[in-house]
Amino acid sequence: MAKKTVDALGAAELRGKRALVRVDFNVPLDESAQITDDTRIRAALPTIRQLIDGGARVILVSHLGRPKGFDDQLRLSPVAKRLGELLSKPVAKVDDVIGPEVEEAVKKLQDGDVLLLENVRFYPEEEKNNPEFAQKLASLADLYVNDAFGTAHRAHASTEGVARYLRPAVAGLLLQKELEYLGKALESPERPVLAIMGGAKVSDKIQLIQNMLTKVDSIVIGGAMAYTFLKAQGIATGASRCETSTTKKDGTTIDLLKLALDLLAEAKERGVTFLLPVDHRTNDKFADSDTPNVTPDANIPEGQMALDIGPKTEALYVAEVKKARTVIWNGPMGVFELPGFSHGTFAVAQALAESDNLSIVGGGDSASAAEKAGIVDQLSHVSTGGGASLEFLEGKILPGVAALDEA
Ligand SMILES: Nc1ncnc2c1ncn2[C@@H]1O[C@H](COP(=O)(O)OP(=O)(O)O)[C@@H](O)[C@H]1O
Ligand SMILES: O=C(OP(=O)(O)O)[C@H](O)COP(=O)(O)O
Ligand SMILES: [Mg+2]
Repeated sequence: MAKKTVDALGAAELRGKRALVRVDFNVPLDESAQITDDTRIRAALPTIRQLIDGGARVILVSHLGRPKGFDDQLRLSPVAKRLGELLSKPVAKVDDVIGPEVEEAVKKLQDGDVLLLENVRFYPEEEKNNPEFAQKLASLADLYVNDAFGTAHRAHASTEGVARYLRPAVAGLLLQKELEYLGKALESPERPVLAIMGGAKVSDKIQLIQNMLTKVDSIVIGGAMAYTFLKAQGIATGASRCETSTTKKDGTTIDLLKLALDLLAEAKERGVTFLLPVDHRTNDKFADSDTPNVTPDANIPEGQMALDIGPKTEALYVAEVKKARTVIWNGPMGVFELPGFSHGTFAVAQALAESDNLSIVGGGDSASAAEKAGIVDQLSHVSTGGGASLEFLEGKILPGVAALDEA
């Protein structure tokens, strides 16, 4: 990677200096806002420790979820607590991102102290990459470190804009490790290459498939993304979560059903195997069940919500995993957080663990699923980024990386 990293910063550049560090602490939470998986917090520890050891004053900034304004459910206080436990040292937390309270807390920092700011997405200026907001963030510190690989595909104020106003701007150790691993592993991957896609961020990730079709031999789709493809072909999706359109930043609308049909046609033309669920596990509401209904075919009955792939689909997808030499997986096959609907995700995870292929699992929730399945040690790489790893693998330049100083 041709970007400068924290390793290049010597004692003079660190001791007593305020380091603004963008991390991705967008961790999965349960209904009572408890952290269910701390993979992303643990992944940021090497950079934070290196800065502490160097005598820097560490100011951490992250988003959590997709809040619309200030939201008590999405405060970063539980993250500060967990980080303090992992570092075995207190982590101060402020309830804002910019402004007098934050400036006061920064002034109080001693060398080696750690401060966590509030959820940066409480400010709409963050996602708009507002220059004044980025400048205010920059004014808090003497140097900038980006270690948020999972958010490096977003050109937001704390990932991209801030680097325009704050130098040095360097990569953290996690960001560096992810780019190095993913870059090397997928330079000339052993074929066949399989991409497994699922999860809930349908409108974001369906737009990456077109590029993916030029790189992989097969694609299997699970999670909520599957229902967009099924509906596009006239298959009933019942009460399932099904995205049919999305609005771009410039205000234009994308018809996802049309996109789905175009993608299916292009896959056929290119000879890329494209598998969709042929059955589902369902419930009449978004809730767990000891005895999920199983549909006889791909149609989802009226009033039923598909929450996992069905047993026939599971077998098909497991077979596909066993055929592949390289597998890239982003997005759970179902709502694996609910035990009754975790079967599809865990079956695919198990197949990956048992195969001797190169296996890369990416994404905050997919990493959590791999952890829950107990297979992390049997994978080649667990990436902290889902969308970010997919965009990187497509050859896109990640804005959060582009903004950093050259080595
Ligand atoms: N059929 C489904 N309906 C609704 N949500 C789903 C479905 N299948 C998976 N999900 C949800 O998708 C979420 C993860 O999506 P996403 O953030 O895109 O993945 P990742 O974090 O791995 O990149 C999980 O919380 C899971 O519950
Ligand atoms: O969780 C994330 O991505 P992922 O779900 O694709 O792994 C990142 O924190 C980015 O979050 P965003 O997709 O709301 O910008
Ligand atoms: Mg996620």
